[in-house]
Amino acid sequence: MCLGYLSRIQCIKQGGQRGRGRGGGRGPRSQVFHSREDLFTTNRINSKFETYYKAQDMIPEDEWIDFLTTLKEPLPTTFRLTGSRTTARDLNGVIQETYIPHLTNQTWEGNPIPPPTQLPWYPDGLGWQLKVHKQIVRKSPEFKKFQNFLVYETEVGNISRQEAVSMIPPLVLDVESHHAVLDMCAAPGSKYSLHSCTLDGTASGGAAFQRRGAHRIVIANDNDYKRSHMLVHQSARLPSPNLMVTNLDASLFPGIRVPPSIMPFDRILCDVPCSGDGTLRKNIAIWKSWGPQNANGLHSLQVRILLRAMSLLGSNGRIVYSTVPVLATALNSHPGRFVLEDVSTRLPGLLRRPGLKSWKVAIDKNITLASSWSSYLSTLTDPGEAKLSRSLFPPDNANELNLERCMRIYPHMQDTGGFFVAVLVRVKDHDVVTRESSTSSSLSQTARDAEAKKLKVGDDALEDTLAPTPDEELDDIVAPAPDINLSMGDTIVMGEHGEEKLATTGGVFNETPYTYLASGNRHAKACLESLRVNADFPSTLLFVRNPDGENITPRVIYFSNPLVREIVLHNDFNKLRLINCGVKVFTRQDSTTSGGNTYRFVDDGIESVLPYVPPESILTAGIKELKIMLESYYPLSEAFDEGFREQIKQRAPGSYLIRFEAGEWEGASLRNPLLLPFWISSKSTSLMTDKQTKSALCLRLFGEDITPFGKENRQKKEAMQAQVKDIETTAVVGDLDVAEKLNDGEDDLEVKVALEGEGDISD
Ligand SMILES: C[S@@+](CC[C@H](N)C(=O)[O-])C[C@H]1O[C@@H](n2cnc3c(N)ncnc32)[C@H](O)[C@@H]1O
Repeated sequence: MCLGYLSRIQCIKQGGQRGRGRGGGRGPRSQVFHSREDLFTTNRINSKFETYYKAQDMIPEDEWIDFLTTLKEPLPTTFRLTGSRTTARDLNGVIQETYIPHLTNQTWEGNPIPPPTQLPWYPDGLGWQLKVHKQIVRKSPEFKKFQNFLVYETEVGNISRQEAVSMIPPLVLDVESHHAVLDMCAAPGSKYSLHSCTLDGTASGGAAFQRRGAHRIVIANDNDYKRSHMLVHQSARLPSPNLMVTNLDASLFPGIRVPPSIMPFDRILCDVPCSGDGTLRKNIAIWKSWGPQNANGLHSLQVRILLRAMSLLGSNGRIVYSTVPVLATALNSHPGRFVLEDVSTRLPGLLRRPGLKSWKVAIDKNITLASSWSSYLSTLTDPGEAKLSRSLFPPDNANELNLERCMRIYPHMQDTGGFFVAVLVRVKDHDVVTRESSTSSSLSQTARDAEAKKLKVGDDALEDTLAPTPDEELDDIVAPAPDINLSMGDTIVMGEHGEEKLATTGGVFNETPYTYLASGNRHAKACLESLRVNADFPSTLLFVRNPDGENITPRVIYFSNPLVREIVLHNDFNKLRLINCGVKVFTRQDSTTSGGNTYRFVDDGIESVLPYVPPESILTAGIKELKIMLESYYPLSEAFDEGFREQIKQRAPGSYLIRFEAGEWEGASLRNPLLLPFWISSKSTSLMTDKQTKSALCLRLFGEDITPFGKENRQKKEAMQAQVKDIETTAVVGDLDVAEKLNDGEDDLEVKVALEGEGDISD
């Protein structure tokens, strides 16, 4: 994405003085530079970058110093509460009532430490920012405690660390609970978690889900195989029967067959790969490597991804996208079919500027700038030699495209990264007013020839957008995407008559198959009967990950919604490069005391099976029992009070669910009921959820990790700290700061359990 950054020359002239500027520069920065020298002794300098952005005239003169200074400062930590709405509100309450009072009026070496604050524009106050340096967080006991809480809640999917501006696209995508959503470039998945929350809401389970959830779906796609597995990890934090993860080139995303037709999407997010200019505060390496060719090189791919999104979108559907030149090209390629929505009043409290109607393109490595295609061509002796795409430049009809309806956000405006957001709405089919693209038709044949020569194989879609678009062809352009199933490495090329065809095949895809179980399948039957699940459970929505649902006894049984099932059954999962879908609901339990139970309930799938679980399979308990179950892996029945012991006694050994009712006990408070899988053995019991979930629960309820694992960890840390003290008092090992080293080791531990997404909460 292109921003408008301050020139270094300008900064030197003004002696590094920081102006507050019109952007507002809200609140104290994470770090303040005191002198001009400070700015240039950092490695955050790139004169070409500054020359380029200075020439764009995007930032008012009196804001430039503030702007450049902000760019060179680290970003504040920002996070949002995810999970279901109830969980998010609960956690917000915990932050506000349990943590904030202890984080207010704190000082470090005599200076006040600002407490976390809510992002003023984030709905329901669920977005937060923390402007405290990592070193202080480590050393202040109260902040350290808060950080631990964040790390554990992040690991279980209730908190997502995300740059503030990255939270915007899903908020303006307006996903509703019945929508089919495609996130085209989704990894590592920080935004995708937001759509999935919206889809799941609080009532995704069972019969209600059967009625209302049949057509909801989120497909998270990324063409990078490793990164697509990050999406699987993310989806494990927010398990849902409506999710699918694919690993395709978004510009070639195939039409998905759902008989009798191809499925149109209601919402598409195009968070395309970009030069990363907006992430300079986070990715220091960009300062060194920045060059205009980075953005220009990605242009063709960005255009193709957006065009693909436009053809996959249903009537009245919505695309959220970034990057200006791409947008103008795409709008012109579908005249009258898409409009830019005015988002100037969305997210009140968010400072933003309207989109630009003109910009300059760097036409060589020396940052020679051209403000139009014709001025670029005039620099060439032969227009046929043009290497840049026409569509990088502002189109002649830029004034007609309402580009001012987009939003630009600069880092100094509210201490964030830089961002650009555009919302494209596909006009309802009957409202379409067609007109010929003035840009396209105004291209001279020479220019078009030059463009065609420059485009390589694979850029054909872009070439297509540059051609005039006669009205009769419009339907083809926005008709449902051609149903071409692709493999990794496949490339689409245009045939002689403009038809799409596969150029190559290749790429290995080694995922195990998805096999839906037939009605009456013996494994499904045995599993459901042993768990006393009601007979009306929709067992044909169960699937296994092996090629044979009947002869191989599955270790794990998964569940999806009907739409996911339709997609899997009617599309080749290999060609769709389907990495993951649905949710685990039952796993095999080989226990001698299971009382005939061959399977057990799984935490991830509780919401999906709950409506079919009879009341006698659900025990009820309170915080007191929960504490006992967290303190020990296998508490004996005797550890509980009479009432709960009786509930255990009445049941045969095996798998159950347990509902912890909301309430208070000895200062701990459970704000909403909590449902977890539970196991009864002949003498002992066990809460069947993972270590991270238990630790996060402990911190939320009791302020410390009281699990055996947590206790072990604490003892290890204490031993480490004692070791540090010993070393500090007895020896200095060369230049090595041993204490710091050990602290880093401790952070590594946290990093392991923290988010891989945009960084970890301990950054
Ligand atoms: C800006 S990041 C997306 C960040 C993501 N939306 C999030 O919020 O976490 C761009 C992503 O696009 C992916 N990508 C690059 N080229 C792609 C292509 N042709 N098709 C699909 N994804 C692509 C990259 O692997 C990268 O993960």
